[in-house]
Amino acid sequence: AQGARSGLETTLWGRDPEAIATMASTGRNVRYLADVPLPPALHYTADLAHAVREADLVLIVVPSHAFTRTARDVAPLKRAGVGVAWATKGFEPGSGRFLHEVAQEVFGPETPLCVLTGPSFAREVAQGLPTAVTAHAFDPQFAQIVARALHGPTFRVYTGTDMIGAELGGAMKNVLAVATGVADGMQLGLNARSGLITRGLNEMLRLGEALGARAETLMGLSGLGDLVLTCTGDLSRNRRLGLALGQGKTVAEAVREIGQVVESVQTVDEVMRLANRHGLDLPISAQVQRVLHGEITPGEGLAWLMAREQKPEYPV
Ligand SMILES: NC(=O)C1=CN([C@@H]2O[C@H](COP(=O)(O)OP(=O)(O)OC[C@H]3O[C@@H](n4cnc5c(N)ncnc54)[C@H](OP(=O)(O)O)[C@@H]3O)[C@@H](O)[C@H]2O)C=CC1
Ligand SMILES: O=C(CO)COP(=O)(O)O
Repeated sequence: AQGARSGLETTLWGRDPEAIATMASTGRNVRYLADVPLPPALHYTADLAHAVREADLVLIVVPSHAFTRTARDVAPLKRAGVGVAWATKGFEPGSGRFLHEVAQEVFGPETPLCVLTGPSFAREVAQGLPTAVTAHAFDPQFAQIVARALHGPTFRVYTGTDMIGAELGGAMKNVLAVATGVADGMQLGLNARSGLITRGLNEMLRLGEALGARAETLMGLSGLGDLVLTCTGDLSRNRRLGLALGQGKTVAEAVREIGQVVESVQTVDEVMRLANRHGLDLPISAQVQRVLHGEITPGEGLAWLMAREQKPEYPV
């Protein structure tokens, strides 16, 4: 929809023909954002080939567990040389691969690839509220093409070439939002929230260093920016999962009530897989994993974090 708002001829594909038909007839996304009108110029289709065949640019926005399948469906349909961008946040479940690694394999080395990420609740973007995000691509020219396509008066798109950092920030902030949500759900106060955000950022930076991310990226919109938004904004589904757990609900109950993708549930396993592979101790992410797997209660996770040995904030 942001493409249509920026004046591009844009076709929206969705897997549910009924939902697509309703959007076409009402001009609204009745299921998720019923009160926000969609741009009049947007076209709709439930036929992926129809959406992709003539496209000059493809933007994939599905949950991470559906990314590989969707990319494989798109690959034979799009014209050669047409670039692919995505706003999905997370890893390929089960393998821990970055989505750009999946995309490189599925689309081949000749296809320009770009991740669009940053602090951007969909509802606020749809309402036209001011938003700043990043477009990272190994090829700076393609990052520029994606940024120009989506940039507009209320939507600033900054470019970069650090796909690892951009994707890591977007994935890890979802896990860390569960931790701050839990603390807020347990009414542990604002000090706890800030402590968790800052030590969470430290986990992001340490894993980022091991994986080859640039620290600036993680200190920018796609790292710290999205971390702060998701840890503090109640529009976040990952934060709301944490809030519900902190209030004593089960993971299954909370996810059912949220009714949309809650990326942290799968992302946490992939974050810990990467951390273990690199021999890193990420205490907050590790406790989120144990809580999400039902191995410990949020209270036990917190007690464990507070009981850790005293140490320097940064190793000297
Ligand atoms: N919402 C937000 O504020 C933001 C979300 N993101 C990221 O974008 C991604 C999508 O999030 P969001 O749009 O909110 O998630 P939703 O849960 O709303 O799902 C998005 C769309 O993907 C469709 N979908 C789900 N599973 C499949 C599948 N197996 N094959 C094809 N389509 C599928 C859904 O269809 P159906 O309705 O039929 O289930 C829905 O239309 C996530 O990775 C999220 O982290 C990034 C920035 C902001
Ligand atoms: O990524 C988001 C905002 O940038 C949306 O966060 P949630 O997936 O937690 O709702």
